[in-house]
Amino acid sequence: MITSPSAQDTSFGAIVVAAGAGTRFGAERPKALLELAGRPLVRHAAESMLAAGAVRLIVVIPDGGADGFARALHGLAVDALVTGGAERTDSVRNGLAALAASEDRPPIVLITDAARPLVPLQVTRRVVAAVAAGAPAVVPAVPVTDTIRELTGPQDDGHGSRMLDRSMLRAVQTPQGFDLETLLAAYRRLGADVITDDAGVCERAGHPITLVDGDSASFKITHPPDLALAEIMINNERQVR
Ligand SMILES: Nc1ccn([C@@H]2O[C@H](COP(=O)(O)OP(=O)(O)OP(=O)(O)O)[C@@H](O)[C@H]2O)c(=O)n1
Ligand SMILES: C[C@](O)(CO)[C@H](O)COP(=O)(O)O
Repeated sequence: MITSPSAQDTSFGAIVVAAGAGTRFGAERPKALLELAGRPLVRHAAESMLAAGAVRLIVVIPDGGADGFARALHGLAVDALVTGGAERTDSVRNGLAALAASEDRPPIVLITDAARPLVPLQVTRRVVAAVAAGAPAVVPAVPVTDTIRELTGPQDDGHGSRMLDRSMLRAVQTPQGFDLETLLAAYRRLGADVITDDAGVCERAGHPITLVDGDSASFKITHPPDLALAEIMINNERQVR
């Protein structure tokens, strides 16, 4: 039987997934090692999890990347560097195995992208609080600002798409929070299928997904202009402090 953590139990472990190739960005080194305000993206993400109070921290890195990532994370309380896999789900699975094997494993796990370096502390706190209150799977999300069309058939016949009701759409961010045992079981059920986020893995296993407010600052560094924007944001923040 799966039990949810008690409302008082907010002890959580965190997994930072940083093993992606960064193909869309097109960098010559792993995207998670690119610098933002003088610090690698993966370090920003790891620091944000520690600042929020993570009691365990696992970082999932590309095969062969141990030296570079150890340097990038130097001095931080990282419990393990784990090699990732071809898909994000493979990387999360490896991170979960390391967390599950750790001593006194925490009841809650947060999974966050190294590619989201500017997650505000309040977002992480909202996610942890919702899981601690009993939600098995919690996702920060924001309203979408573009009008979205869904492809329904071949685009060249002029009838291959339809407009969606934007007021009902949300863009999903990380960190996503889970009851650890629930997520472990959901990943065991997933098999070799690939799903783009961990909430999707839980949903596939039949669990409800709870949305909390995300933040526009938590955007993902996917293409080069995203990194330029993050640099501007972090500099502006320094000027107002
Ligand atoms: N096999 C993978 C794929 C992705 N990720 C991580 O998942 C997060 C979200 O993925 P994304 O930003 O899209 O990164 P990439 O997969 O590296 O980008 P691309 O799809 O352009 O190659 C990133 O922090 C990335 O490092 C991972 O750990 N392992
Ligand atoms: C997990 C995620 O960041 C939520 O928006 C997203 O699904 C990652 O997808 P990607 O294709 O790896 O960018």
